[in-house]
Amino acid sequence: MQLSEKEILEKLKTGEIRLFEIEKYTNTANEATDIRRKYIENETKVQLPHIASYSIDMTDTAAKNIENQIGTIQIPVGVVGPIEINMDNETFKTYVPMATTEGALLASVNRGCSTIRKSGGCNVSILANQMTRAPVIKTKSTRDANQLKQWIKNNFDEIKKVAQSTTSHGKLLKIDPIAIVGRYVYPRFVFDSGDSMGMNMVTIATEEALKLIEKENDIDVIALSGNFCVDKKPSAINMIEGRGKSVVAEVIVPKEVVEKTLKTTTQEIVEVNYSKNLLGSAISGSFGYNAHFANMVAALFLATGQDPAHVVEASLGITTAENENGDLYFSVTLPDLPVATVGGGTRLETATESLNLIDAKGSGKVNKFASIVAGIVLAGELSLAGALAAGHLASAHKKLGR
Ligand SMILES: CC(C)(COP(=O)([O-])OP(=O)([O-])OC[C@H]1O[C@@H](n2cnc3c(N)ncnc32)[C@H](O)[C@@H]1OP(=O)([O-])[O-])[C@@H](O)C(=O)NCCC(=O)NCCSC(=O)C[C@@](C)(O)CC(=O)[O-]
Ligand SMILES: NC(=O)C1=CN([C@@H]2O[C@H](COP(=O)(O)OP(=O)(O)OC[C@H]3O[C@@H](n4cnc5c(N)ncnc54)[C@H](OP(=O)(O)O)[C@@H]3O)[C@@H](O)[C@H]2O)C=CC1
Repeated sequence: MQLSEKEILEKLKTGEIRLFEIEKYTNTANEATDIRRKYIENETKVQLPHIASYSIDMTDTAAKNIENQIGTIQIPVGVVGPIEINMDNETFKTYVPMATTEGALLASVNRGCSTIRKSGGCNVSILANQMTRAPVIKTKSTRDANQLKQWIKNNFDEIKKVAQSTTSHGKLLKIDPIAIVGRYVYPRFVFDSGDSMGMNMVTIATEEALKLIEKENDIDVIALSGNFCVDKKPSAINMIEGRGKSVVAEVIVPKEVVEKTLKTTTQEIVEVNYSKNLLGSAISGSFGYNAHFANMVAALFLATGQDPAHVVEASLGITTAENENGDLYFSVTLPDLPVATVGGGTRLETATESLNLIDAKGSGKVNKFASIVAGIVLAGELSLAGALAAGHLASAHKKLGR
């Protein structure tokens, strides 16, 4: 049933229509969005002209990405690069969009890209594609828990068939590890999620598999996610086993480039990396043995429509620096990079434009995208390590960040 804006606003006021139901009474999701915002403006007496200003079509987002929408936010987006990347089977250069509010970040990453170009590009390897979901199951005793673990192992092929019946792209690779605590069991379902990030895909597939496990065993599924996945929290298991895409990027920077572009020496960068990223992280009990993976990852995730909560996982990882006869060997290892080139927020118009800019939109592109993220993380780590070694961090932020 279609209603006028005035009628909807009145019915919202009386409670006849709930705030999240406006789409039912308008022709388009954009109209619903604007009416909802006007209602909130009226109620709060706060005007939202910038949140009101958007160009994307809200139809898809209302159906798939957000509820109760009132507009969009704007975050400045800039460009760095080109970054030069040598993948196992492809070499390319590309400008890369990054969205942030931190002054000096893009200048720094841009300097890292320049350093990498002058070094002949960086090498990137994709190690794994493993999205996980680990439910928690309660059994009657620890003996039953151990029996369930064996049953799951013995019936992997059948479980795989059932899990994969819900998806044409997801592949169940293994159910491992299977942890036991008292009489609780935590089987970690590990899927290849193709070009999607995969959390919806693997959650739906794992639920289907659990129906079979429940039918054949006297158990109680307590929760579909038992925090052994581990989704959106920093964790040792994700560091060790990997989650999402696991990626490594490396570069050898000639001595002269270190001195001219980074304004320091190889040995000073090696010392900063050892004492800060390795020792400093160790004494603080950090999972991130790096300087600022989160900076590059967050800016890329915002620009390209990745789930921003996954920055907490993608910030895990290790930066290494070695002196190789005066040249600098530098690497970043990202074991836990949940990224996509299809599905989720990648369908937003702005995300699509950003992904098109780097030729990483759609099926068959996720390894390229993960390589670009790793290359950009490498660039940011390299430049910040250089700035710290040269004593330039505070002055750079004084000049560019405030
Ligand atoms: C600011 C720079 C880059 C100056 O660095 P510089 O060496 O004085 O700059 P330059 O003018 O000699 O130019 C060198 C290259 O930098 C780039 N560049 C230079 N300026 C710009 C600019 N305006 N816009 C775009 N690109 C710029 C550009 O690529 C250029 O290469 P070229 O094009 O000549 O081949 C350097 O001092 C720097 O990188 N500082 C570090 C800043 C940084 O990394 N901030 C990151 C955020 S810090 C943070 O959030 C995390 C932290 C620090 O708390 C984590 C922790 O605990 O470690
Ligand atoms: N459900 C949850 O618990 C959680 C959900 N999320 C949210 O989940 C969303 C991401 O989930 P995700 O499953 O990635 O996305 P979508 O739910 O958008 O689904 C992606 C689907 O795209 C299809 N597809 C088409 N082409 C490909 C391809 N080349 N490779 C892989 N899949 C392809 C697959 O369909 P098919 O399976 O039919 O083959 C896949 O399931 C994000 O919005 C995120 O915020 C985040 C954390 C937890």
